[in-house]
Amino acid sequence: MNAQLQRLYSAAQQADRRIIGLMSGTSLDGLDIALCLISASGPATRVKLEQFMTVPYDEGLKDEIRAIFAKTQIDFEQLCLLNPYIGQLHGQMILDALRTWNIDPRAVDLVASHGQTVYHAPKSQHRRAGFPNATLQIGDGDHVAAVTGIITLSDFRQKHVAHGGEGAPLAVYGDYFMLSKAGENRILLNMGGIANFTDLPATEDASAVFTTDTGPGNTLLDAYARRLLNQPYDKDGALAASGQVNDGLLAALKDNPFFDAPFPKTTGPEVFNTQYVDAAQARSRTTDLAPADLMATLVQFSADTITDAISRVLRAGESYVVYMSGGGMHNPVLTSAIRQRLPACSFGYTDDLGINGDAKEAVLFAVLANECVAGGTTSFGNRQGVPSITMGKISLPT
Ligand SMILES: Nc1ncnc2c1ncn2[C@@H]1O[C@H](COP(=O)(O)OP(=O)(O)OP(=O)(O)O)[C@@H](O)[C@H]1O
Ligand SMILES: CC(=O)N[C@H]1[C@@H]2OC[C@@H](O2)[C@@H](O)[C@@H]1O[C@H](C)C(=O)O
Repeated sequence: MNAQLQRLYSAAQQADRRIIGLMSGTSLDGLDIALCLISASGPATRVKLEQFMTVPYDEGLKDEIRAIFAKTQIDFEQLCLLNPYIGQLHGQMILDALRTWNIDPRAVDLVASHGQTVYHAPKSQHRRAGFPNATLQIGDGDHVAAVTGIITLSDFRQKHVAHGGEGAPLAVYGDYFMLSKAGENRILLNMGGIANFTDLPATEDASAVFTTDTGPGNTLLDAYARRLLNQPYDKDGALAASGQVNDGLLAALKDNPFFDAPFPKTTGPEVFNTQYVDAAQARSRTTDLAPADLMATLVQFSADTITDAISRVLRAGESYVVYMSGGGMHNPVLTSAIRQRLPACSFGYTDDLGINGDAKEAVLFAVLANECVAGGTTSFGNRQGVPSITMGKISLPT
């Protein structure tokens, strides 16, 4: 047998596996690296987050990615070059992190690499007859494996599409395995560039759980922080806090069929971007809005669409706890608007459940890799949004 396959076979049979989960999301803020010790699989999965860091992307790298990110017209050579470049870079960032933590790469069984989403196009968005849901992540796993010498699982989203899903959100699998609790209705709200939530009913019924995107989280706030403040984000919502919500613009922003579409659904910065806001400002005759009022309105737009979506799953007479994660949980203007609009819910953070809210998505990919090599027996029912599959393509280092 190929010695690498023997290694993989042994890792699959171990009582626990040390897996590095990687996530670089739509915010392009950096690479999240989560070193996890994972035992068992499926609903019995236990995760210990041993180390976590975010390696920030420098402005040069952000610009290289932005040149092709969420755009219909790009330089194809740029895309071709970035695919191995990001794989190699992520591999090097893993080695640097392991050196910082004083951990030998040979002590790591697997890398689970999300890669960088460069375009996301569910059918509802591209509307081209005959074409399936589509999504593209780059940063090829062979390069991560070759640089680190660690067996790497990558490109998790394609099989979800192959089974009728939109390739996202995948959070439902990790949330159900790690955070479901009998007797407590849990809503796990992640606020990254795009916001999503997982509905985990107190029954722990696998055929009832799902995750859906709700629309923008921070993506518009970041775009306007760059434009108005020349900052990567509106720190602690300071600019938004000094403004007033403009109701006309807010209504124009909410006027999009995505918000009425059934769950689960996905979106991205391909739809929710500065042109989207420009068009809404033109329609609502608010092009001369003061910067602070624009930012306040964009925060309210995220908060309203997040809470409208969550309200759709709340059953009357039942109690719910909303656990927040992702960078948006650090924006007090956003979180207080959300709390205000869901007065019947209790609120907490996934940190309260033992999962660092900044690390949660990177941990998700470690759990998906664990499931691919050592699990795969959980049935979520025969649903397109949550197919009963394992995900991740396997790259051997040599
Ligand atoms: N102190 C803060 N004040 C305001 N916003 C903050 C703060 N800290 C983080 N953020 C927001 O969080 C963002 C990063 O969030 P996160 O890392 O969860 O995004 P991501 O993983 O790229 O997104 P996605 O889940 O869409 O893939 C920043 O760009 C910023 O908008
Ligand atoms: C296509 C893509 O990369 N989508 C991301 C993005 O970031 C948040 C939201 O949009 C979610 O749908 C997804 O990521 C998380 C990790 C998921 O799949 O659950």
